Amino acid sequence: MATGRTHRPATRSRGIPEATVARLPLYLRALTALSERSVPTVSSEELAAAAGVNSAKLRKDFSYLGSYGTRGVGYDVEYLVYQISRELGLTQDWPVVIVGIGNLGAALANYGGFASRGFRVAALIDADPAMAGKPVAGIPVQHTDELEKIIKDNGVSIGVIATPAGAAQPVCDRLVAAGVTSILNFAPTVLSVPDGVDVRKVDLSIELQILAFHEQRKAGEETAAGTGALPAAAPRGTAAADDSTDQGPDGDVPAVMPA
Ligand SMILES: NC(=O)c1ccc[n+]([C@@H]2O[C@H](COP(=O)([O-])OP(=O)(O)OC[C@H]3O[C@@H](n4cnc5c(N)ncnc54)[C@H](O)[C@@H]3O)[C@@H](O)[C@H]2O)c1
Repeated sequence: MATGRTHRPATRSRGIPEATVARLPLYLRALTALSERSVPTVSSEELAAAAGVNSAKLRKDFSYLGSYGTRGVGYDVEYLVYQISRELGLTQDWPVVIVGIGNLGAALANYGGFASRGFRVAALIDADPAMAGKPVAGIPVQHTDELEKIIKDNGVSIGVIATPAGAAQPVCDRLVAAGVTSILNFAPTVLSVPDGVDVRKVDLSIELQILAFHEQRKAGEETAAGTGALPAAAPRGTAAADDSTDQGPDGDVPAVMPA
């Protein structure tokens, strides 16, 4: 994948591989649902199915956390929620700014799921002077002239870019110069960042294109089955295919990718 991102080692602190880090939010989402239903323990198979990951991979991932579960009992749900949250840095509050408050930025600002996961929307920023002061999701939009001050005053380290593609790199540069070290980019462009800055890119159209590929392949298999011919591509889930699931570009990782 083309990337403007700083190359980083495949492992993070305490030797947890990046691929494992990318799956931790999937486990956390499944565990949170269990916790909300007051389920006390869960087996690796049940949790793997709920997270859309294979259970051997899950056990390996949890071994990096030092969590091995209890034979015949499984994993303690509450403790795992705590452990994964701590590993992901979610036990602390992360102020986030969203830049570009159009259709997407406003939808993100209105999304309640950030706050419940420890991400507080500290400010909404837009270049359109007509938007300044207008409340979106109860937060007044601030003009981009204020960007540096907002970042500094709120101690913001995570910025979300929801501007048109052409504005994304200059916005990114300003965020980084102001002290932001993690960027979630929704604009369809590859961002260049200096060492020490992480960029994650979300592109729903790429996800749809991947689904279109699978739809096309399924249609090919059906045609082949009808004619008795061999399918053009190996069916998913066979030894010829990888062990990826339908959840993301890298297999069972969230639909978000390094820029
Ligand atoms: N990743 C995805 O899955 C996905 C989905 C939808 C849209 N998008 C992308 O998200 C971006 C926003 O889409 P939208 O539909 O909300 O667009 P929009 O036109 O409704 O909103 C863009 C906003 O950005 C503001 N803006 C422009 N230049 C700016 C700058 N330099 N600094 C700050 N704000 C600036 C505009 O004033 C506007 O309010 C686009 O790049 C679009 O392609 C991505």
